[in-house]
This record gives sequence, structure tokens and C-alpha cells, in this order.
Amino acid sequence: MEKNSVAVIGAGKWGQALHFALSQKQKCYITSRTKRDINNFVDLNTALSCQYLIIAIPAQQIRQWLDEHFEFKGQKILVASKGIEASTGKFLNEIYEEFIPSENLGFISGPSFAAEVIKGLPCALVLNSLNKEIFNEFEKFFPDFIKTYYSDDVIGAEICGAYKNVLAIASGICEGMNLGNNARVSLISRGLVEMQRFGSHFGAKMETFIGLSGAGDLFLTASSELSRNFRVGLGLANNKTLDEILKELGEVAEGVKTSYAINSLNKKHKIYTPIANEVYSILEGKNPKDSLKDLLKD
Ligand SMILES: NC(=O)C1=CN([C@@H]2O[C@H](COP(=O)(O)OP(=O)(O)OC[C@H]3O[C@@H](n4cnc5c(N)ncnc54)[C@H](O)[C@@H]3O)[C@@H](O)[C@H]2O)C=CC1
Ligand SMILES: O=C(CO)COP(=O)(O)O
Repeated sequence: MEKNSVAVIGAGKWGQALHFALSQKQKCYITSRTKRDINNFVDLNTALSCQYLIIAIPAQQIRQWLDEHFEFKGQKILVASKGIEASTGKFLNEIYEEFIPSENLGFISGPSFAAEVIKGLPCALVLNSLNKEIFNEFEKFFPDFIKTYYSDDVIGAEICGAYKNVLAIASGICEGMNLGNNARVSLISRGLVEMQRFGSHFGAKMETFIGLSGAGDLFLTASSELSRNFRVGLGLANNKTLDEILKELGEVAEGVKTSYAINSLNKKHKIYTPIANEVYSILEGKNPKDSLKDLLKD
């Protein structure tokens, strides 16, 4: 294992943006399932032999990928995905911890559209880990245009990153129905309260919800067409089918599968999550106008 070697696994939008960012200060490798014309693109085995890995593959594919491709050799890992596994309701830290010791793991959160990061525009991110050494070691790889903060609230960051995608779908629906600014901001504010209620059930810290990982990423994603999840909401409000929307998108919108995960978790744990429930129902075919009526009277 080459000392201080860094590799990004997954060359989608976020993987490429992180590769661009981490290439500013040192050599950074990148790999993906299909060969890409990107500087320092390597095969998977070369990437896996690096000391530091950033993994940016969609949440629903992580377990299978770890099962089939990953061998733990002491690497330090930052997880860049945002979502909850729909088939089990597991948070990403729970999946990773089945394969890798928690002291080797960190999780990226915060408002960060790949399209802006890849242009070198400034942003602030949180590197969450139970082991502060992970933050200290990865922090030095980030370029000057990204400010990094440390938090030990891994579960809080995981829940914020996943839940805000579902709320971004709701906000896109609201926008697509032309309900106005008052409605959208009411939805986002109540969404933040709902996300905090859900998160505190699983031990997340209150401060995480009012910081970059919570309010920060929620405000960003739920108010911009740069968000894929927001665009899913716009499509649903315009009576497109989910298949049509996802085909048009051509990229992952984690909020869709995460809605199903949240639906089973809130039933199991009896958590009051009206907005996420309506997103789930709309994905299952409910008319958004009926959802609006139900949300206003609940
Ligand atoms: N795009 C963004 O602005 C941000 C995305 N994220 C998160 O990063 C994750 C990845 O998102 P994007 O890169 O934007 O999505 P994307 O749709 O652009 O790319 C996903 C990548 O994962 C790869 N992939 C899919 N299935 C795989 C498998 N079974 N094994 C290996 N690789 C596989 C695809 O080939 C593709 O390169 C998501 O969880 C997303 O929520 C987080 C912050 C910002
Ligand atoms: O997580 C993101 C920005 O922080 C990206 O959001 P989308 O996946 O909705 O585009």
C-alpha cells in the first residue's frame, strides 16, 4: 500500500467532482465499472490498494459492491453517498460497519452540488467519524476552496443526508404544483422538524440538524433545480411516471428508494413523519393534490 495514496471509487457526478477536488493538492486516482477518460483513471485493484479511499456509489448498490469487490486491508475510508438501504432499512454506516471497523470510517455530509464543486466554487463540508484521526488525515487532502468541519455525529449526518433527499422530492412537487414560496418554505421548515424528530429517535444530535449537514443540505437541495431529487418532484407534479422521470434524469435520485426505507422505519418505530409519508404515497400513485389536502388537515 503506497503511503498517502488516495483513490475515489465511482466515477459518477459526485465521484468525479471529489476526484477533481482532491487532485488539487496531490495525485488522486479514480476508478469505476466502465473505463473513463479521466486523468489517473486506474483499475479497481489499483484503487483498492490505496491507503485512503472515497467511495461514491449509490446507496442501494453499496452492500453488493462491498460483498463482491471489497477486501479490507486497513484502508481509511470516506463514504460520499447519501441514502438508506431500502431492503433492510439500514443506514449506510451500519452497512459499512459490517465490512470495515468503525475507526477506519468517515462520512461526508453538507451542501455540495457536484456541478459546483467540479468548477472549484467554494463550499463547506462535514467529515463525520467516531475517530477524529480520520478527519485529521483526510482534511489535508481537501483543496483550499473546500472548508472542512469535524463532527462525531455519524448517525445524525447519515440521517440528514438521506432524509433531505426525500424532502427535496416533496419540495419539487410543491414547486411543480405552483403552490408559491410560502408553501415551499413552510414545507421545508416543517421538513426540518420532521427530519430532526426522525433522527433523534435514532440518537442523532440536535446541533447536526441546524448545521451544514441538516439545514444546510436541506435548504440547498430543496430549493434548486440542480438537485436530481427536486427534479423528480417536479416531474411527479407534472404527472410524469416515475419510470419516465428516472429515465430522463439518467442519474441516481436517492430520495426515491430512501422514501421506501423511511416508510418501513417509521412504521416499525412509530415515528410521526407526515411529509415523508406523502412522498412515499405519491411514489406509490397517490395524486399530489390529495396529498396536499391531507398535509394541510393533518
Ligand atoms: N451529485 C451530487 O451533487 C452529490 C451526490 N451525492 C451522493 O453520491 C452518491 C453518488 O451520486 P452521483 O455520483 O451523483 O450519482 P451518478 O448517478 O452520477 O453516478 C453513480 C455512479 O455509481 C456507479 N455505480 C452504479 N452502480 C454501481 C455498482 N453496482 N458498482 C459500482 N459502481 C456503481 C455508476 O456507474 C455511476 O458512475 C449518491 O448517494 C448521491 O446521493 C452526495 C453529494 C453530492
Ligand atoms: O446531495 C446533494 C447536494 O448536497 C445532491 O443532491 P441531489 O442528489 O438531489 O442532486
